[in-house]
Formats: sequence, structure tokens, C-alpha cells
Amino acid sequence: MQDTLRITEVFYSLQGETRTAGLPTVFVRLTGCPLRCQYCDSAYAFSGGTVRTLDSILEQVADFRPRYVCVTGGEPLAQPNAIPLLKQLCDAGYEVSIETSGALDISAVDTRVSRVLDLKTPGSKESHRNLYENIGLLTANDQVKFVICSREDYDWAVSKLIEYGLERRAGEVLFSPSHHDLKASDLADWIVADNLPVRLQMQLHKYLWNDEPGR
Ligand SMILES: C[S@@+](CC[C@H](N)C(=O)[O-])C[C@H]1O[C@@H](n2cnc3c(N)ncnc32)[C@H](O)[C@@H]1O
Ligand SMILES: Nc1nc2[nH]cc(C(=O)O)c2c(=O)[nH]1
Ligand code: SF4
Ligand SMILES: [Mg+2]
Repeated sequence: MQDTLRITEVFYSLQGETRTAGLPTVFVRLTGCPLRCQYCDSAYAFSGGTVRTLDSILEQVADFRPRYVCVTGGEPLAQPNAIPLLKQLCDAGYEVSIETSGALDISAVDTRVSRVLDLKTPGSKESHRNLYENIGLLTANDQVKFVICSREDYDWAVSKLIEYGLERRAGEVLFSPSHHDLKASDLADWIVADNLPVRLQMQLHKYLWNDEPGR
């Protein structure tokens, strides 16, 4: 029996988020998630999908001849075979990132992978799932993200930024407005007013293509 993963979609688009925003990227979206963030824009990946071998996924990625590959979901780390997939993507020479909820242990992820750790805010309704041990594992190759729903979430994110010195642990600290919950310009104004060492992140793909799956 070959190693398999349940996959919702593989597509080529512009990275809409993180430090590689705007760069052509292949996305591998794994099916299933143990969380239920109230704002989740990828709920179509909670179920369904297709069981595929790692080899078939790697072949489809290679057909796009990408430089960047992003493994997302759903929650990619909920499937144990995400770990060998990430390693094999690195071995194939791609610049690999993973988007993860921070609710699962990231220690087995290949250190060549940029781990984009989303610390879940109270407004997500899943902040009780945060595994704070993950923060001690972060390096300059990793990124921490807060998806912010309100001024209360912003104040909470600032308190975590200070408590853990996140800008010294990770290469990027990203503050992203929760789409439909918070105006990006409000978040921008707060970041400037507080002179924070963080990067405002917009979800570029939503401005380009609204909220279509597979873009
Ligand atoms: C769909 S999740 C998949 C990966 C993983 N489960 C996670 O939460 O990081 C990818 C990223 O999209 C963010 N996201 C989902 N819905 C969003 C929304 N409505 N506005 C802004 N970001 C959102 C998540 O918080 C996460 O950082
Ligand atoms: N273009 C594009 N960029 C993205 N970056 C992260 C995504 C995600 O859903 O995890 C995503 C997505 O769905 N589309
Ligand atoms: S952890 Fe990620 S995929 Fe799961 S519900 Fe939250 S945003 Fe959606
Ligand atoms: Mg998305």
C-alpha cells in the first residue's frame, strides 16, 4: 500500500498571503480540519476530496514547473502523510510553505519548509486550540499570522506579540483582517498608530477573484 493523502484540490495561482504574496505558486489543499473557525473561507475542504498517492500529487505539482508550493487545507497536519509530502516537495527543489492552524504539533515538519503558524484569535472561536509549545520551535524561516476580527482581537494579538517577542522568533509577523469581519483600513490605522513591527496582510486573491475556490 503506497502512502496516500486525501486532497481537495491542486491549483496554480498567485499566492494571496504571507511573505511570498503575489508570486506564482502551486497550492495543494488537503481535506479535513478538526477546527471550525467562524470565518473559515475554505469550509468546502472539510469533507469530500480524493485519496491520492504522494507520487501522483508530486507529478501534478511538477507539471506546473513552479518555484513555490504551498500546502494548505483544511488542516494539513491533521493527516500524518503531510510530513513526507512536505519533505519530498523540498527534496524536489521547490520553496515550500505550509499554512497551519497552530493546533497541531509542528515539530516534525521539515525545517526547509516555511511554517505559517496562524495563532487563532478569540474572534475565530477556536483560540482554545492554540498549542503554544509551537512558538518555541519557530525560526527566521517561519511566519506567524493573526487573523483579526475586531479591535478586541487586535489588542489580544498585540499582547501575544509582546508576551512571546514574536518578531524576534519568526521571520514575519502577519496581521490579516478577517474578510467580512474587519476593514483592512482600520487594521492598517491601528498598526501605524502603535508603530508595530508587523506586516499588514491582505488576501490578494479575494481582491483579484473574489472568493472563488481554486484561485
Ligand atoms: C483556510 S486556512 C487553511 C490552513 C490552516 N487550517 C489554518 O487555519 O492556517 C488558511 C488561512 O486562511 C485564513 N483564513 C480563513 N478564512 C479567512 C477569512 N475569512 N479572512 C482572512 N483569513 C482567513 C486562515 O486563518 C488561515 O490563516
Ligand atoms: N491565491 C490564493 N492564495 C492563497 N494563500 C493561502 C490560501 C489558502 O486558502 O490557504 C490561498 C488561496 O486559496 N488562494
Ligand atoms: S483551522 Fe483553517 S481550515 Fe480549519 S476551520 Fe480554521 S481557518 Fe478553516
Ligand atoms: Mg483560501
